[in-house]
Amino acid sequence: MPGAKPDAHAGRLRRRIASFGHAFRGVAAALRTEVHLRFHAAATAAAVGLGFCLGITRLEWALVALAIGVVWSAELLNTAVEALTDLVSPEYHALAGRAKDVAAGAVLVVAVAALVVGLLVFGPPLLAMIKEQ
Ligand SMILES: Nc1ncnc2c1ncn2[C@@H]1O[C@H](COP(=O)(O)OP(=O)(O)OP(=O)(O)O)[C@@H](O)[C@H]1O
Repeated sequence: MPGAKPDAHAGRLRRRIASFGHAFRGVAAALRTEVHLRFHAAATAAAVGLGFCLGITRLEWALVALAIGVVWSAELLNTAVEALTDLVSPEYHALAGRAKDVAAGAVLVVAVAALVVGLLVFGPPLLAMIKEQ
C-alpha cells in the first residue's frame, strides 16, 4: 500500500507467509490421518505418470489438473467437516451424521467426475496401445 510504513509491510508479508505455512500444515496433518487422502496421492501420482507416458495434450493436462485439484480440495474440506463435527457433537446426533454424510457425498460426486475425466483422457490412448500389441 502506498505510504505504508516498511514495518507494517513486513508484518503483512510475514502473516501471509505464515498463512501458507498453516495451509501446508493442514494438508500434511490430513495426509497423516486420512487413508482416503493417501489413496488420492497415489491416484495423483498414477495420473501424472500416465499423462507423461501417453503424451496427453495441454488441454487434457488442464482437465486432469482440475480433476485432481477438485478431488483433493473436496477431501480436505470433508476432513475439516469431520473434525469440526467430532468437536461440536462427539455424541450421536442426527444432524452431525447428516453433516458428515453430505460432506462425504461431495467427495463422491467429484470423485466420479474425476473418474469420467480419467476414462475419457486416458482410455482411448491406452486402448490404442493395447490394440497395437
Ligand atoms: N456424531 C455422530 N452422530 C451421528 N452420526 C455420526 C456421528 N459421527 C459419525 N456418524 C455417522 O457415521 C458415518 C461415518 O463417520 P466417521 O466419522 O467414521 O467418518 P468416516 O466416513 O469413517 O470418515 P473417514 O473414513 O473419511 O475418516 C458418518 O458418515 C455418519 O453417518
